[in-house]
Amino acid sequence: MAQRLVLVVNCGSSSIKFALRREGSSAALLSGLAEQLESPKAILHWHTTDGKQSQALSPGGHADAMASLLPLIDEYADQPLSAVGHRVVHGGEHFTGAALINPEVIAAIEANAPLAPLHNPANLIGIRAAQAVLPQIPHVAIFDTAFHQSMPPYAYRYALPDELYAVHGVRRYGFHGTSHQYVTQQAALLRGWPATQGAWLSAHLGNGCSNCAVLDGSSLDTSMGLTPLEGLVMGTRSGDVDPNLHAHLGRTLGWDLPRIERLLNRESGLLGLSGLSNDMRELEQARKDGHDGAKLAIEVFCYRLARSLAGLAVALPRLDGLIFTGGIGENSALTRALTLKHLGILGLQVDPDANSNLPRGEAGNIEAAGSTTILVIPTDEERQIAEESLHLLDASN
Ligand SMILES: Nc1ncnc2c1ncn2[C@@H]1O[C@H](COP(=O)(O)OP(=O)(O)O)[C@@H](O)[C@H]1O
Ligand SMILES: CC(=O)OP(=O)(O)O
Ligand SMILES: [Mg+2]
Repeated sequence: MAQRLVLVVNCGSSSIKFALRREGSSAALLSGLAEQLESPKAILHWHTTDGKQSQALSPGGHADAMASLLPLIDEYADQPLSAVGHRVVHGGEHFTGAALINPEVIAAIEANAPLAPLHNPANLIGIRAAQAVLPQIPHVAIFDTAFHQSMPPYAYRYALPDELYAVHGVRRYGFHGTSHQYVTQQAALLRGWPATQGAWLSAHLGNGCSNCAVLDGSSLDTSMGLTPLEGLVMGTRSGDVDPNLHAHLGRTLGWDLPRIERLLNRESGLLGLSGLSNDMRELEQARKDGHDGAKLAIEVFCYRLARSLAGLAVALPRLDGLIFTGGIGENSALTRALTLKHLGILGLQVDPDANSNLPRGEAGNIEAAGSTTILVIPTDEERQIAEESLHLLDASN
Protein backbone atom coordinates (compact mmCIF):
# COMPACT_ATOMS: atom_id res chain seq x y z
CA MET A 1 0.00 0.00 0.00
CA ALA A 2 1.33 3.47 -0.88
CA GLN A 3 2.33 5.59 2.10
CA ARG A 4 -0.41 8.16 2.69
CA LEU A 5 0.00 11.94 2.41
CA VAL A 6 -1.16 14.38 5.06
CA LEU A 7 -1.35 18.17 4.96
CA VAL A 8 -0.66 19.72 8.37
CA VAL A 9 -1.94 23.21 9.13
CA ASN A 10 -0.90 25.25 12.17
CA CYS A 11 -2.79 28.51 11.95
CA GLY A 12 -1.61 31.31 14.26
CA SER A 13 -2.95 34.81 14.73
CA SER A 14 -0.91 36.29 11.87
CA SER A 15 0.70 33.26 10.29
CA ILE A 16 0.00 29.82 8.86
CA LYS A 17 2.62 27.09 9.17
CA PHE A 18 1.99 24.13 6.91
CA ALA A 19 3.66 20.88 5.90
CA LEU A 20 3.01 18.10 3.47
CA ARG A 21 4.12 14.83 5.04
CA ARG A 22 4.37 11.31 3.80
CA GLU A 23 3.49 8.57 6.28
CA GLY A 24 6.54 7.06 7.95
CA SER A 25 8.97 9.63 6.53
CA SER A 26 10.95 11.87 8.87
CA ALA A 27 11.31 14.71 6.34
CA ALA A 28 8.44 16.80 4.94
CA LEU A 29 7.93 16.90 1.16
CA LEU A 30 7.01 20.53 1.53
CA SER A 31 6.98 22.84 4.52
CA GLY A 32 6.21 26.49 4.67
CA LEU A 33 5.08 29.59 6.44
CA ALA A 34 2.67 32.31 5.38
CA GLU A 35 3.33 35.27 7.66
CA GLN A 36 2.44 38.89 8.34
CA LEU A 37 -1.02 38.09 7.04
CA GLU A 38 -3.44 40.99 6.71
CA SER A 39 -0.52 43.37 6.21
CA PRO A 40 1.08 44.71 3.02
CA LYS A 41 4.15 42.63 3.93
CA ALA A 42 2.20 39.33 3.74
CA ILE A 43 4.53 36.67 2.35
CA LEU A 44 4.63 32.94 1.74
CA HIS A 45 7.90 31.00 2.20
CA TRP A 46 8.28 27.34 1.43
CA HIS A 47 10.97 24.72 1.52
CA THR A 48 11.25 21.51 -0.52
CA THR A 49 14.05 19.28 -1.73
CA ASP A 50 14.45 21.90 -4.52
CA GLY A 51 15.39 24.51 -1.88
CA LYS A 52 13.72 27.58 -0.43
CA GLN A 53 11.36 29.92 -2.26
CA SER A 54 9.03 32.80 -1.41
CA GLN A 55 6.18 34.70 -2.94
CA ALA A 56 4.37 37.90 -1.89
CA LEU A 57 0.76 37.39 -0.81
CA SER A 58 -2.23 39.68 -1.14
CA PRO A 59 -3.00 41.23 2.26
CA GLY A 60 -6.34 39.38 2.40
CA GLY A 61 -5.73 37.25 5.48
CA HIS A 62 -5.87 33.54 6.25
CA ALA A 63 -8.44 32.48 3.65
CA ASP A 64 -6.50 34.13 0.81
CA ALA A 65 -3.25 32.66 2.10
CA MET A 66 -4.79 29.18 2.19
CA ALA A 67 -5.98 29.66 -1.40
CA SER A 68 -2.45 30.74 -2.42
CA LEU A 69 -0.72 27.81 -0.81
CA LEU A 70 -3.02 25.19 -2.28
CA PRO A 71 -1.42 25.22 -5.74
CA LEU A 72 1.83 24.36 -3.97
CA ILE A 73 0.19 21.36 -2.34
CA ASP A 74 -1.10 20.28 -5.76
CA GLU A 75 2.36 20.72 -7.23
CA TYR A 76 4.22 18.68 -4.61
CA ALA A 77 1.59 16.07 -3.73
CA ASP A 78 2.29 13.07 -5.96
CA GLN A 79 -0.87 11.30 -4.77
CA PRO A 80 -4.20 12.44 -3.30
CA LEU A 81 -4.20 13.72 0.30
CA SER A 82 -5.57 11.31 2.90
CA ALA A 83 -6.15 13.87 5.66
CA VAL A 84 -5.62 17.43 6.79
CA GLY A 85 -4.35 17.62 10.39
CA HIS A 86 -4.96 20.91 12.22
CA ARG A 87 -3.20 22.08 15.36
CA VAL A 88 -5.81 23.34 17.82
CA VAL A 89 -4.49 24.89 20.98
CA HIS A 90 -7.34 24.60 23.52
CA GLY A 91 -9.54 21.53 23.64
CA GLY A 92 -10.58 21.86 27.28
CA GLU A 93 -11.54 18.59 28.98
CA HIS A 94 -13.50 17.46 25.93
CA PHE A 95 -10.54 16.00 24.10
CA THR A 96 -8.01 13.48 25.35
CA GLY A 97 -6.86 12.74 21.82
CA ALA A 98 -7.35 13.63 18.17
CA ALA A 99 -10.86 14.33 16.85
CA LEU A 100 -12.41 14.16 13.41
CA ILE A 101 -13.65 17.69 12.74
CA ASN A 102 -17.43 17.97 12.50
CA PRO A 103 -19.87 20.70 13.60
CA GLU A 104 -19.79 19.50 17.26
CA VAL A 105 -15.98 19.62 17.36
CA ILE A 106 -16.04 23.11 15.82
CA ALA A 107 -18.55 24.19 18.49
CA ALA A 108 -16.27 22.82 21.24
CA ILE A 109 -13.26 24.68 19.81
CA GLU A 110 -15.39 27.85 19.69
CA ALA A 111 -16.49 27.31 23.29
CA ASN A 112 -12.85 27.13 24.39
CA ALA A 113 -11.81 30.25 22.45
CA PRO A 114 -12.08 32.61 25.46
CA LEU A 115 -9.44 30.43 27.16
CA ALA A 116 -6.94 30.76 24.30
CA PRO A 117 -7.73 34.15 22.79
CA LEU A 118 -4.49 34.36 20.80
CA HIS A 119 -4.86 30.86 19.39
CA ASN A 120 -8.28 29.17 19.05
CA PRO A 121 -9.89 31.88 16.88
CA ALA A 122 -6.96 31.64 14.45
CA ASN A 123 -7.12 27.82 14.51
CA LEU A 124 -10.80 28.02 13.54
CA ILE A 125 -10.07 30.37 10.66
CA GLY A 126 -7.50 27.84 9.42
CA ILE A 127 -9.93 24.94 9.71
CA ARG A 128 -12.70 26.77 7.87
CA ALA A 129 -10.40 28.04 5.13
CA ALA A 130 -8.90 24.58 4.61
CA GLN A 131 -12.30 22.88 4.64
CA ALA A 132 -13.52 25.38 2.02
CA VAL A 133 -10.71 24.50 -0.35
CA LEU A 134 -10.42 20.78 0.52
CA PRO A 135 -14.01 19.74 1.29
CA GLN A 136 -13.70 16.07 0.31
CA ILE A 137 -10.88 15.13 2.70
CA PRO A 138 -11.17 14.27 6.43
CA HIS A 139 -9.95 17.13 8.63
CA VAL A 140 -8.58 16.17 12.04
CA ALA A 141 -8.00 18.38 15.10
CA ILE A 142 -4.94 17.68 17.26
CA PHE A 143 -5.12 19.53 20.56
CA ASP A 144 -2.21 21.01 22.53
CA THR A 145 -4.15 20.20 25.69
CA ALA A 146 -4.87 16.50 25.01
CA PHE A 147 -1.49 15.14 26.16
CA HIS A 148 -1.88 16.83 29.56
CA GLN A 149 -5.22 15.20 30.35
CA SER A 150 -3.18 12.58 32.27
CA MET A 151 -2.26 15.14 34.97
CA PRO A 152 -3.52 14.16 38.43
CA PRO A 153 -6.07 16.45 40.12
CA TYR A 154 -3.49 17.72 42.63
CA ALA A 155 -1.54 19.11 39.66
CA TYR A 156 -4.43 20.46 37.60
CA ARG A 157 -6.66 21.98 40.29
CA TYR A 158 -6.30 25.58 41.46
CA ALA A 159 -6.94 26.28 45.12
CA LEU A 160 -10.32 27.83 44.33
CA PRO A 161 -13.85 26.88 45.37
CA ASP A 162 -14.95 23.63 43.76
CA GLU A 163 -17.81 25.22 41.82
CA LEU A 164 -15.38 27.13 39.62
CA TYR A 165 -13.97 23.82 38.43
CA ALA A 166 -17.11 21.69 38.46
CA VAL A 167 -19.40 24.22 36.80
CA HIS A 168 -17.05 26.57 34.96
CA GLY A 169 -14.10 24.36 34.01
CA VAL A 170 -11.53 26.54 35.77
CA ARG A 171 -8.47 24.26 36.08
CA ARG A 172 -4.99 23.91 34.68
CA TYR A 173 -5.00 22.39 31.18
CA GLY A 174 -1.45 22.82 29.83
CA PHE A 175 -0.40 23.33 26.21
CA HIS A 176 2.32 22.39 23.70
CA GLY A 177 1.38 18.77 24.43
CA THR A 178 2.19 17.66 20.89
CA SER A 179 5.72 18.97 21.25
CA HIS A 180 6.33 17.67 24.78
CA GLN A 181 5.09 14.24 23.71
CA TYR A 182 7.20 14.20 20.56
CA VAL A 183 10.51 15.26 22.15
CA THR A 184 10.17 12.97 25.16
CA GLN A 185 9.52 10.04 22.81
CA GLN A 186 12.59 11.01 20.78
CA ALA A 187 14.66 11.23 23.98
CA ALA A 188 13.65 7.70 24.95
CA LEU A 189 14.40 6.38 21.44
CA LEU A 190 17.85 8.05 21.53
CA ARG A 191 18.54 6.07 24.72
CA GLY A 192 17.50 2.86 23.01
CA TRP A 193 14.35 2.65 25.15
CA PRO A 194 10.73 2.21 24.03
CA ALA A 195 9.24 5.60 23.06
CA THR A 196 7.08 5.84 26.18
CA GLN A 197 9.79 5.11 28.74
CA GLY A 198 11.63 7.51 31.03
CA ALA A 199 11.31 10.34 33.51
CA TRP A 200 11.85 13.57 31.59
CA LEU A 201 11.64 17.31 31.98
CA SER A 202 10.93 19.02 28.69
CA ALA A 203 11.34 22.76 28.04
CA HIS A 204 9.51 23.95 24.92
CA LEU A 205 10.81 27.47 24.27
CA GLY A 206 9.30 29.15 21.20
CA ASN A 207 7.14 32.26 21.08
CA GLY A 208 5.05 30.53 23.71
CA CYS A 209 7.09 28.67 26.34
CA SER A 210 6.19 25.82 28.68
CA ASN A 211 7.84 23.08 30.72
CA CYS A 212 6.49 19.60 31.27
CA ALA A 213 7.25 16.62 33.53
CA VAL A 214 6.67 13.37 31.65
CA LEU A 215 6.83 9.90 33.18
CA ASP A 216 6.62 6.84 30.94
CA GLY A 217 4.79 8.69 28.19
CA SER A 218 2.30 10.58 30.40
CA SER A 219 2.30 14.25 31.31
CA LEU A 220 2.25 14.60 35.11
CA ASP A 221 2.51 18.37 35.35
CA THR A 222 3.23 21.37 33.17
CA SER A 223 3.83 25.08 33.61
CA MET A 224 0.89 26.47 31.60
CA GLY A 225 -2.56 26.51 33.14
CA LEU A 226 -6.12 27.55 32.31
CA THR A 227 -4.71 29.55 29.42
CA PRO A 228 -1.31 29.69 27.67
CA LEU A 229 -0.35 32.68 29.85
CA GLU A 230 0.58 30.90 33.10
CA GLY A 231 4.13 29.91 33.90
CA LEU A 232 7.25 30.95 32.05
CA VAL A 233 8.33 34.29 30.66
CA MET A 234 7.55 34.20 26.89
CA GLY A 235 8.08 36.41 23.85
CA THR A 236 5.24 38.83 24.64
CA ARG A 237 3.51 37.02 27.54
CA SER A 238 4.33 37.74 31.17
CA GLY A 239 3.94 34.22 32.53
CA ASP A 240 3.18 34.15 36.27
CA VAL A 241 2.41 37.41 38.01
CA ASP A 242 0.74 38.02 41.35
CA PRO A 243 -2.97 37.42 40.62
CA ASN A 244 -3.72 40.60 42.57
CA LEU A 245 -2.00 42.58 39.81
CA HIS A 246 -5.36 42.83 38.05
CA ALA A 247 -7.05 44.47 41.01
CA HIS A 248 -4.03 46.67 41.63
CA LEU A 249 -3.94 47.97 38.04
CA GLY A 250 -7.71 48.45 38.07
CA ARG A 251 -7.65 50.45 41.29
CA THR A 252 -4.50 52.48 40.78
CA LEU A 253 -4.49 53.06 37.00
CA GLY A 254 -8.16 52.52 36.18
CA TRP A 255 -7.31 49.79 33.65
CA ASP A 256 -10.15 47.58 32.49
CA LEU A 257 -9.82 43.84 31.81
CA PRO A 258 -9.19 44.05 28.02
CA ARG A 259 -6.36 46.52 28.72
CA ILE A 260 -4.83 44.21 31.32
CA GLU A 261 -5.27 41.19 29.05
CA ARG A 262 -3.41 43.03 26.29
CA LEU A 263 -0.65 44.00 28.71
CA LEU A 264 -0.08 40.45 29.92
CA ASN A 265 -0.46 38.66 26.57
CA ARG A 266 1.03 41.04 24.04
CA GLU A 267 3.16 43.70 25.71
CA SER A 268 5.05 41.78 28.40
CA GLY A 269 7.57 38.92 28.49
CA LEU A 270 10.87 39.43 26.71
CA LEU A 271 9.38 42.39 24.81
CA GLY A 272 8.16 44.20 27.92
CA LEU A 273 11.27 43.54 30.01
CA SER A 274 13.74 44.51 27.29
CA GLY A 275 11.72 47.39 25.86
CA LEU A 276 13.20 46.19 22.59
CA SER A 277 12.00 42.93 21.07
CA ASN A 278 10.25 39.61 21.66
CA ASP A 279 12.81 37.87 19.45
CA MET A 280 15.60 36.05 21.28
CA ARG A 281 18.02 36.47 18.35
CA GLU A 282 17.68 40.26 18.51
CA LEU A 283 18.01 40.23 22.29
CA GLU A 284 21.19 38.16 22.20
CA GLN A 285 22.71 40.63 19.76
CA ALA A 286 21.57 43.63 21.81
CA ARG A 287 22.98 42.06 24.99
CA LYS A 288 26.35 41.71 23.26
CA ASP A 289 26.10 45.38 22.32
CA GLY A 290 25.58 46.28 25.99
CA HIS A 291 21.78 46.82 26.03
CA ASP A 292 20.73 46.62 29.70
CA GLY A 293 17.09 45.77 28.98
CA ALA A 294 18.07 42.84 26.76
CA LYS A 295 20.48 41.55 29.42
CA LEU A 296 17.82 41.73 32.12
CA ALA A 297 15.15 40.14 29.92
CA ILE A 298 17.38 37.14 29.17
CA GLU A 299 18.37 36.78 32.82
CA VAL A 300 14.77 36.83 34.03
CA PHE A 301 13.75 34.42 31.26
CA CYS A 302 16.45 31.90 32.22
CA TYR A 303 16.05 32.18 35.99
CA ARG A 304 12.29 31.74 35.83
CA LEU A 305 12.71 28.83 33.43
CA ALA A 306 15.13 27.11 35.82
CA ARG A 307 12.87 27.78 38.80
CA SER A 308 9.93 26.22 37.00
CA LEU A 309 11.94 23.15 35.98
CA ALA A 310 13.15 22.64 39.54
CA GLY A 311 9.54 22.90 40.75
CA LEU A 312 8.24 20.42 38.18
CA ALA A 313 10.96 17.93 39.09
CA VAL A 314 8.92 17.00 42.19
CA ALA A 315 6.35 15.38 39.87
CA LEU A 316 8.92 12.71 38.92
CA PRO A 317 10.36 9.81 40.92
CA ARG A 318 13.81 10.40 39.36
CA LEU A 319 15.20 12.43 36.46
CA ASP A 320 16.47 10.63 33.34
CA GLY A 321 17.07 13.85 31.46
CA LEU A 322 16.18 17.43 30.59
CA ILE A 323 15.23 18.29 27.02
CA PHE A 324 15.45 21.73 25.38
CA THR A 325 13.30 22.33 22.30
CA GLY A 326 11.46 25.06 20.33
CA GLY A 327 13.15 27.91 18.44
CA ILE A 328 14.95 29.20 21.55
CA GLY A 329 15.62 25.82 23.16
CA GLU A 330 17.07 24.40 19.95
CA ASN A 331 19.12 27.41 18.88
CA SER A 332 20.09 29.57 21.84
CA ALA A 333 23.21 28.17 23.50
CA LEU A 334 23.23 31.27 25.71
CA THR A 335 19.74 30.60 27.07
CA ARG A 336 20.60 26.98 27.77
CA ALA A 337 23.86 27.89 29.52
CA LEU A 338 22.31 30.62 31.69
CA THR A 339 19.40 28.37 32.64
CA LEU A 340 21.63 25.43 33.51
CA LYS A 341 23.73 27.66 35.80
CA HIS A 342 20.76 27.59 38.18
CA LEU A 343 20.13 23.84 37.93
CA GLY A 344 23.09 22.21 39.66
CA ILE A 345 20.59 21.22 42.36
CA LEU A 346 19.09 18.70 39.88
CA GLY A 347 22.51 17.23 39.06
CA LEU A 348 22.57 19.04 35.70
CA GLN A 349 25.94 20.36 34.50
CA VAL A 350 26.44 21.64 30.98
CA ASP A 351 29.46 20.95 28.79
CA PRO A 352 30.15 24.44 27.36
CA ASP A 353 31.79 23.15 24.16
CA ALA A 354 29.06 20.65 23.39
CA ASN A 355 26.46 23.34 24.11
CA SER A 356 28.03 25.92 21.79
CA ASN A 357 28.98 23.59 18.97
CA LEU A 358 25.81 21.59 18.55
CA PRO A 359 25.07 21.25 14.80
CA ARG A 360 21.96 23.29 13.92
CA GLY A 361 18.80 21.25 13.49
CA GLU A 362 20.25 18.09 15.01
CA ALA A 363 19.54 16.35 18.30
CA GLY A 364 22.47 16.06 20.68
CA ASN A 365 23.69 15.75 24.26
CA ILE A 366 25.16 18.78 25.98
CA GLU A 367 25.81 17.48 29.52
CA ALA A 368 29.24 17.39 31.13
CA ALA A 369 30.75 14.11 32.33
CA GLY A 370 28.97 12.93 35.48
CA SER A 371 25.88 15.09 34.87
CA THR A 372 22.32 13.91 34.41
CA THR A 373 21.49 13.79 30.67
CA ILE A 374 20.76 17.12 28.96
CA LEU A 375 19.44 16.93 25.42
CA VAL A 376 18.62 19.37 22.66
CA ILE A 377 15.96 17.86 20.41
CA PRO A 378 14.37 19.68 17.46
CA THR A 379 10.63 19.46 17.90
CA ASP A 380 8.43 18.37 15.01
CA GLU A 381 4.85 19.15 15.90
CA GLU A 382 3.86 18.74 12.25
CA ARG A 383 5.17 15.18 12.13
CA GLN A 384 3.37 14.28 15.34
CA ILE A 385 0.14 15.89 14.03
CA ALA A 386 0.39 13.97 10.74
CA GLU A 387 0.92 10.66 12.55
CA GLU A 388 -1.89 11.22 15.03
CA SER A 389 -4.26 12.23 12.21
CA LEU A 390 -3.60 8.96 10.39
CA HIS A 391 -3.93 6.95 13.62
CA LEU A 392 -7.35 8.46 14.17
CA LEU A 393 -8.46 7.60 10.63
CA ASP A 394 -7.21 4.03 11.08
CA ALA A 395 -8.99 3.73 14.42
CA SER A 396 -12.29 5.03 13.03
CA ASN A 397 -12.26 2.77 9.95
N1 LIG B 1 19.59 31.04 16.27
C1 LIG B 1 18.76 31.46 17.23
N2 LIG B 1 19.26 31.95 18.38
C2 LIG B 1 18.44 32.38 19.38
N3 LIG B 1 17.11 32.36 19.28
C3 LIG B 1 16.55 31.86 18.16
C4 LIG B 1 17.34 31.39 17.08
N4 LIG B 1 16.50 30.96 16.10
C5 LIG B 1 15.24 31.17 16.57
N5 LIG B 1 15.27 31.70 17.79
C6 LIG B 1 14.13 32.16 18.62
O1 LIG B 1 13.07 31.23 18.65
C7 LIG B 1 11.86 31.95 18.94
C8 LIG B 1 10.77 31.44 18.02
O2 LIG B 1 10.59 30.07 18.26
P1 LIG B 1 9.62 29.16 17.39
O3 LIG B 1 9.63 27.81 18.00
O4 LIG B 1 9.99 29.28 15.95
O5 LIG B 1 8.25 29.90 17.63
P2 LIG B 1 6.75 29.45 17.47
O6 LIG B 1 6.26 29.26 18.87
O7 LIG B 1 6.10 30.58 16.75
O8 LIG B 1 6.77 28.14 16.68
C9 LIG B 1 12.17 33.43 18.75
O9 LIG B 1 12.36 34.05 20.00
C10 LIG B 1 13.49 33.38 18.00
O10 LIG B 1 14.27 34.52 18.23
C1 LIG C 1 0.05 27.40 23.35
C2 LIG C 1 1.10 28.30 22.83
O1 LIG C 1 1.64 29.10 23.56
O2 LIG C 1 1.43 28.16 21.53
P1 LIG C 1 2.52 29.01 20.72
O3 LIG C 1 3.84 28.70 21.34
O4 LIG C 1 2.40 28.49 19.33
O5 LIG C 1 2.15 30.46 20.86
MG1 LIG D 1 6.06 26.55 17.76
